[in-house]
Amino acid sequence: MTRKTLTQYLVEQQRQKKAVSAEVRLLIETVARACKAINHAVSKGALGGVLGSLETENVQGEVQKKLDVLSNEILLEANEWGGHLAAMASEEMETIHRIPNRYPKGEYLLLFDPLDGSSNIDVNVSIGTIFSVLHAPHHTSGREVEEEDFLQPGSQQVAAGYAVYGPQAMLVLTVGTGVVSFTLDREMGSWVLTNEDIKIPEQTSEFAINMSNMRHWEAPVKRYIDDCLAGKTGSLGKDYNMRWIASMVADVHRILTRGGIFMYPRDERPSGKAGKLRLMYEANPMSFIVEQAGGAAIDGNERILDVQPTALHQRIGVVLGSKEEVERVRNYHAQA
Ligand SMILES: O=P(O)(O)OC[C@H]1O[C@](O)(COP(=O)(O)O)[C@@H](O)[C@@H]1O
Ligand SMILES: [Mg+2]
Ligand SMILES: [Mg+2]
Repeated sequence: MTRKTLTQYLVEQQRQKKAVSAEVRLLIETVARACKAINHAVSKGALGGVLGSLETENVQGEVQKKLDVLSNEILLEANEWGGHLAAMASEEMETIHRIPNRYPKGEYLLLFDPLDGSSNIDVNVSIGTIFSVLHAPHHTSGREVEEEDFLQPGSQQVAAGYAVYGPQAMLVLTVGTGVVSFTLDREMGSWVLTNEDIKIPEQTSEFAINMSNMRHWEAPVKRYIDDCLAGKTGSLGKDYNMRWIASMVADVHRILTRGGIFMYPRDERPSGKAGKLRLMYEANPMSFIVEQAGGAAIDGNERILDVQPTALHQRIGVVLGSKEEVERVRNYHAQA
């Protein structure tokens, strides 16, 4: 079997398909290298002293785990000198991180959730890193990059991907020409292409949602899950299975592998937060990947990739996965 590495795949996308620039290729390679380093730290666990929490909270008011902070530092450091970046934004940082001496020249913006699935770190369940690449709109104007430059709808993404640190470390990527995945060859230290064209089955009978939030859900979500639970005897006429890993990367990875619907809906909690997941670091990159794999992603009513962000750390309801099922949830919202 001929093995294609990430670099070979990206060179092909650059030269033959003109899907990425040389700069984006280098940027993705740098992020992928950082993911290898994060995977290394994750796999050491207690032996590397990386488990447990810190006393700090991030901008979202969540207690930071040691690995949240370490992964953030690995990504910042790797990208500080490589690539053509103007600035980075992270779930773990209050404001943007400009690349010293690079702005206003840098052409791209990088956003990431350095460690997704934080509650699973200490229990040895799959976790991951999610990233998104945007053009830097300030680039041609010669001014300094600002936070507002990041506030672009997800449809503007140049590339998006995630790494999942599980029994195998995998990197899933889209540059807008479909979705591919790479498996980390730990001996060689390279990401090897293992799926060239990921497609999400249009139909499914598997849903993923945190049922403990049921009392807060909006009526259309409640109706949909009730229908799934009714199984063969209900209006959907088939039995459904349920999975909830509580790491978005791992849940989405399962959906890319065998289909399904993933929901972290906005709800009616008094906190007034529009869901739990973050638009810029989680919802947008995952929606880009899911759509490129033939699936769909909405916030309940609207296509997530069309949402105009208003804040860097904005939250949003997320319903994504197999097209027919996402469409059903959209219809339930429309009928409500
Ligand atoms: O613990 P809950 O409420 O089920 O939430 C799980 C969700 O929270 C997240 O862990 C949020 O991501 P972070 O770990 O990056 O904060 C998602 O990966 C996951 O889908
Ligand atoms: Mg996350
Ligand atoms: Mg995180």
